[in-house]
Amino acid sequence: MQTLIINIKELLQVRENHIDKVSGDEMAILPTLKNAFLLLENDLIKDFGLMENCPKINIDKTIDATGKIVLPTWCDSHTHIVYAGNREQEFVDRINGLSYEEIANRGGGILNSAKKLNETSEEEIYNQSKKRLEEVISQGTGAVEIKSGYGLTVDGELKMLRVIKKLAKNYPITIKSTFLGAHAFPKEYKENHSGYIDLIIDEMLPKIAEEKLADFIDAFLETGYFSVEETERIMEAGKKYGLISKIHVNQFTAINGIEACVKHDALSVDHLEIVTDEDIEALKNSKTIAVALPSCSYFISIPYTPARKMLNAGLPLALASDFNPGTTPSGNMNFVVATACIKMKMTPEEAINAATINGAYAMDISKTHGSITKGKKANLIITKPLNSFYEIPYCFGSNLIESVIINGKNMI
Ligand SMILES: N=CN[C@@H](CCC(=O)O)C(=O)O
Ligand SMILES: [Zn+2]
Repeated sequence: MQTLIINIKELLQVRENHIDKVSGDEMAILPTLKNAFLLLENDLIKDFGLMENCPKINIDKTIDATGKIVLPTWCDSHTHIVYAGNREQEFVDRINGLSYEEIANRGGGILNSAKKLNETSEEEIYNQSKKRLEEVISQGTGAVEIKSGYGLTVDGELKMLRVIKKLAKNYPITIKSTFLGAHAFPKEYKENHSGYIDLIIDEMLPKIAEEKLADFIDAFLETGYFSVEETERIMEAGKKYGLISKIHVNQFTAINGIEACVKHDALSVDHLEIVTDEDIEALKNSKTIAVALPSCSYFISIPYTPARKMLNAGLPLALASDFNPGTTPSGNMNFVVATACIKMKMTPEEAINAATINGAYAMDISKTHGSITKGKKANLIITKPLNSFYEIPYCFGSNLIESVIINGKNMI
């Protein structure tokens, strides 16, 4: 099956040769082709170029994209899409003056979601989660990472990871699964941290490995959650099962966690609302990418990741949604890109690089996703007619997407 998209006003993120990510000043460059064509064959990108070189062949399907922008779908490398119920009461509590920390200390927060998840059947969790997955696909996401971490019991964590596996089987988008047993200490382990970490290492991990339920391992490295040493135990244990780390770190405090993550070859360090000069030094010349989550900063009113400082230091940066019931009840990557421009002072070129090729790197899928490159997945956003691609972040509240193509097939 071949599909030819013609008269594309501007085709974004065109990369002739494979790159795995872009860093520092390179992020300001978003290669594009104006008045372009794009040829898809089955689920892959077969060819692209200027309209004057458009192949004159018999084609199964032609799409006329006059006036429209075409770009790779968003690669959302950090979500918690699988959860039960929601936490709108905590939202109102925050409006009335309580902080995220105060709510968590009262038994709300992650433990509130864990209670709900353990009381909900696997089927019901699947049904609630698939609606969110369908929503983000319609908003242009073509690859997504989903974490466990609201089980915090052997059964609860396995239940979440099985739901993620079922979503990956039933939906055409690429889904990467991350084991986040170390998201918070359950109440009964509050004074026995090593006991809970033993449970993660000795009981959860072997079962997860046996059923092949995870690609990555995560922990919430933060004051009041998992210490540097505790997170190091988790990262080392994951590595024994072939699980590379992607770590929540520096959301509220900087406690030298980033250096430890780099030392343990983490693929990504995520959040980084609070970043020191030492953290930036630790990331330089490493393979670890920083992932910023601006919708989380927006929703719970915490600082934004200092993108300019990090890009000026030559670092790569990815953008992700953090879709979860507590700090970010939205997986809309268009809003993420717009908020990165408006609040983090990233240019549209930088933000689109961060949400496509760098997002793919943060899921270890940049060989197949994140750019318009021959042989990569035919995962595309076609916009409504626009003046320029700057409108994508500029019109931050509008839905500018006309269609989403995943594996060469129209989803909307
Ligand atoms: N910070 C840790 N985890 C989630 C929030 C968890 C929750 O509040 O449910 C995050 O990435 O923001
Ligand atoms: Zn998160």
